[in-house]
Amino acid sequence: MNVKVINKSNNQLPAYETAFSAGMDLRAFITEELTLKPFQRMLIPTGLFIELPQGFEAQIRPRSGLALKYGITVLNSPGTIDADYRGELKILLINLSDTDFQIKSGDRIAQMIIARHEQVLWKNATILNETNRGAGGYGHTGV
Ligand SMILES: O=c1ccn([C@H]2C[C@H](O)[C@@H](COP(=O)(O)OP(=O)(O)OP(=O)(O)O)O2)c(=O)[nH]1
Ligand SMILES: [Mg+2]
Repeated sequence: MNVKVINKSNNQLPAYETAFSAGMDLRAFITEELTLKPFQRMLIPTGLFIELPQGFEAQIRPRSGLALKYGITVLNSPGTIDADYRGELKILLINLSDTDFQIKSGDRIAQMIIARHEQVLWKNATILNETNRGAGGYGHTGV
């Protein structure tokens, strides 16, 4: 599937790093190096603008390596990029470690998954189909 993109950064376009990757790594586009202090959150620009077809969304998810090694994650994970959004893609990072984390322009700080989604029409009802689970949840089957 083709997706229109405007790349105002000097980074390469997001790419699938392996043959069957679901996610494309997203790179920071910043003018000077940033420091994310412990528990600090920051909206990091990418310099990318995209036009998704109707019925698709992009999800911004953390990279597990950064989470494991440095406690860096996406605060609103998975971030949602709507198909009608025309602004710059930005990544809301948070540092959940007890040490500073440096970000340089071009660093791969998150990943993006393009996925299909539905839009529904509500159908008002007074009863719902019965199931074995019923209202059970929150570990009601045990842990
Ligand atoms: O991690 C993110 C999340 C969102 N966005 C952009 C694209 C998305 O389409 C728009 C709105 O995001 P969202 O719906 O999550 O935010 P909101 O707080 O509901 O804002 P709005 O009222 O603008 O929808 O912001 C990003 O660039 N990065
Ligand atoms: Mg919204």
